[in-house]
Amino acid sequence: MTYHILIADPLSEEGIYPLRQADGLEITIATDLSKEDLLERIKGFDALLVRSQTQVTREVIEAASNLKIIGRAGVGVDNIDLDAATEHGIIVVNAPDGNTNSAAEHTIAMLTALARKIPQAFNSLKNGEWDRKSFIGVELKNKTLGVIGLGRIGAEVAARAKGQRMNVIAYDPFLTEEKAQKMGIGFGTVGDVLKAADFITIHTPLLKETRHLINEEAFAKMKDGVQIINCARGGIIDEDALYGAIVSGKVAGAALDVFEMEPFVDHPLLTLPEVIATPHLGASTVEAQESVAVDVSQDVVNFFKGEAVRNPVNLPSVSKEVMAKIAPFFDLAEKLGIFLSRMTDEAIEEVNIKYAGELANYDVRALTRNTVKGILKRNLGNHVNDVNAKFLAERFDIKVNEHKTTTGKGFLHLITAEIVTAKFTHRVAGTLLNGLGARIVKVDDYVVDVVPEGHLLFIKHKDQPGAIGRVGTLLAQKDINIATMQVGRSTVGGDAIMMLTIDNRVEQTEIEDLTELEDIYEVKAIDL
Ligand SMILES: NC(=O)C1=CN([C@@H]2O[C@H](COP(=O)(O)OP(=O)(O)OC[C@H]3O[C@@H](n4cnc5c(N)ncnc54)[C@H](O)[C@@H]3O)[C@@H](O)[C@H]2O)C=CC1
Ligand SMILES: O=C(O)C(=O)COP(=O)(O)O
Repeated sequence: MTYHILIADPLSEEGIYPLRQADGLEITIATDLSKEDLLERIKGFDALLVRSQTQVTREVIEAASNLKIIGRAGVGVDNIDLDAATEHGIIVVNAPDGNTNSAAEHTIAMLTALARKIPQAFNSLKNGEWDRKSFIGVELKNKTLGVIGLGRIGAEVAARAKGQRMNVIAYDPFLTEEKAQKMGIGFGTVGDVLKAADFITIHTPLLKETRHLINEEAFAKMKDGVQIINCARGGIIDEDALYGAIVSGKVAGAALDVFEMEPFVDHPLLTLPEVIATPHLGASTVEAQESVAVDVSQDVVNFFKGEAVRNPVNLPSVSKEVMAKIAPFFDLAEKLGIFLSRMTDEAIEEVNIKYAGELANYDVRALTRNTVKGILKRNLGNHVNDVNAKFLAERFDIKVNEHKTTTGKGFLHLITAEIVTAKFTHRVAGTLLNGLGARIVKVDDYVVDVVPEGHLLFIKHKDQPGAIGRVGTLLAQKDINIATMQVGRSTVGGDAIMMLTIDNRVEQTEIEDLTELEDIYEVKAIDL
């Protein structure tokens, strides 16, 4: 099988060596595609790799009928319609660590250049002027740097600013007093930071909540003569408000690497002498480009090898340690879902998944998704996958609940999956037995011991002599060999079940014939 990869923005050739080395991947590099060209060409590709330039809109995703993975060689994924990708079961991965250092260094370069008006002075010199009066700067030492967004890049910037003998104050919803103390910085609300800072640098992602976070109202709270640096995303600062604040003298200078509309070449902000700018170069170093391209390429290779990706954006990421604990249960979790989906033809209203024993100590959301995927597969086939399982369950109004208890009910680990319809509740429980592999150990209220593999028949019947024999005889007549058989009953002469593993798949007519046998209530064929 060959997977086709489209690289639509320039990536480091050294960085894509994991793709070049992998078997079964065919790489096409086509950068600077127009929107129309991308829409036309995307159809044939299984993977799309981009940086910030290519806009991966819903329209692109809808046109991409083979697309399985989008790789963003960088951090910000605001150019990718994540909802559309999730709905279509396309995993999005990024490279969150590879350009942190470069972006932080660029921010510090911009801060210093801004304080000392280096670009303006250089321009003047190039124009044949020797002007030493117009470019009086300010020192950074003892000034306060306000950092909004103290994630990977914000924290690196804060550490470097301290090296410049600056005071740092930060706001981030995840910043605690303890952490701020450890970093030797101050912390407060956005308002506190805006009020206290001589320089303000932004390091949040562009989200609905951060769009125009720095607007007219925010400028009004700032010190007169404040200077602003934005090496995060255009759109976090309202550019019209910034223009007004500079013209009014409120803001003394701005250093911008990113803009609301890129490319950004013809904008009033660029006419202001207080503004210095670079064309989105924060991550443009040899080191960062190689690093982000390696990371994203490796995840694409992992994905097509069926291995876990390291940096999923539209799936919760799971640490290596947790993954090692839960990965052995992936297959069982999905099979419990498939099993349950065959237990009813009614609409499922609720899914409850209970983790008992050691598993309850871990983040098991990936297992829950696998069970839900197994349940939905009956009607959705390959349209459902790990990425969209939860979304599709919500779309079908199926409530999914996860429960945990560390008492193992006699097993080291036990997963019990339950579906609730308007009339019935069905449940199936499974475990992994040391050295023996997966087992289904309970179906509804009946204790069983069945390997979840191949073709199963689940039969409900009356506990009467002859019922089991009649089933065996009919299957023999149809030339269907029984590999294993388990029986269980609630009370003598009451309801009972048979669980059979058979060598071939049974046809619908054979199920109907079985159902017509005396004392047989219900027959379900389950292929795992
Ligand atoms: N100019 C360039 O070339 C580059 C730009 N970037 C941009 O920088 C951004 C930050 O990157 P990282 O530090 O790696 O991401 P990160 O995820 O490590 O940090 C972002 C931080 O922003 C915080 N945050 C979210 N909403 C906030 C709000 N309303 N107010 C304050 N803080 C908020 C988060 O809690 C998080 O700590 C990226 O999303 C990307 O847009 C990243 C790399 C290069
Ligand atoms: O990683 C990010 O978020 C960046 O903004 C870098 O963008 P780029 O890959 O250089 O287009």
